Amino acid sequence: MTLTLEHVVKKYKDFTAVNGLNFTIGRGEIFGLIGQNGAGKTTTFRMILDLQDQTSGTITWDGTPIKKINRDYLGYLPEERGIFPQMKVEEQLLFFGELRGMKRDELKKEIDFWIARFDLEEKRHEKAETLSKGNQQKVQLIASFIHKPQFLILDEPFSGLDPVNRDLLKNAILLLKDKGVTILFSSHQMDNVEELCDHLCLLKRGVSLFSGSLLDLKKQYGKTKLTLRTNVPLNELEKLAGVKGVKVDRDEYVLTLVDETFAESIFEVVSNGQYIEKFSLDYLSLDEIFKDKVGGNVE
Ligand SMILES: Nc1ncnc2c1ncn2[C@@H]1O[C@H](COP(=O)(O)OP(=O)(O)OP(=O)(O)O)[C@@H](O)[C@H]1O
Repeated sequence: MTLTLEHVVKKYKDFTAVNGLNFTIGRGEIFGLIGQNGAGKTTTFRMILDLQDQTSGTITWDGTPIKKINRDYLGYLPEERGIFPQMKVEEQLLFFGELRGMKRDELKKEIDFWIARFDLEEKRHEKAETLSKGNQQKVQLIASFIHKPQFLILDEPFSGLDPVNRDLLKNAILLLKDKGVTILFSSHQMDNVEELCDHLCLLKRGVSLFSGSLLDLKKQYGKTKLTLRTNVPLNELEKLAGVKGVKVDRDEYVLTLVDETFAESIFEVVSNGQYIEKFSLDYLSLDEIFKDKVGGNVE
């Protein structure tokens, strides 16, 4: 399913939470919605799912308005975490799957598969309330897609997960993508977005600062980050042509270049015809781009 937002606006009385949002998410894509707290991510998700109305603009699925879409095609992990505390893990997943119209045999196979993938086998017959927060979140995650939706929205799915569980979730998202599921998610952790997303939208106070492919965003800045290890002193590096700034990061220097064409002449100077241990010209990380575009800290 292709999702298209055109000029979407959401106002709460005088306050504009989402202001003229436009983007398209193609089938099988992983799309990241990023922005600081209060940027309008959850509001956008809720409008896409028709849990609240937009003030103006249109949201369509394959050209059809959401109100006419079979809800079983959609999956949603809301920001508020919650499962039935007294229900056992397996019962919980059976409940959610059957609620969304899954046949029991197929549902059981899916549950077996995802319980194993998320390393929850030992917790299968435990009541949800006895699980750690991270494990409860994994159960809720599985519940959001156990019915095999075509389009899955995950609001901050990585928050509260340890690095091992974060990897399990990343792999699960990639597996769902392989199965053709379209995934839209938000995250404050830019490395997750960078590793997973094909496309993204960067929101600031309800306004889109960028919407498109990650590579196109990176190309806006170019390969202007040069990391190197050299004996050339800091004050000489600062004076080289094309160097905007130099930061020291442990035993390395990180240079910000005017543009990537200066890298070659810098290489000549710092290597001086000798072996050089590190000289790496890169795009800025998404985290650096985000901080530059949005300003301040992400959290
Ligand atoms: N029901 C409401 N009434 C009034 N204002 C609201 C309402 N819901 C959300 N807002 C405001 O709209 C803005 C966007 O909120 P939203 O929850 O979409 O942000 P978010 O990007 O999901 O933030 P976070 O990262 O903190 O979850 C915020 O300023 C919020 O206070």
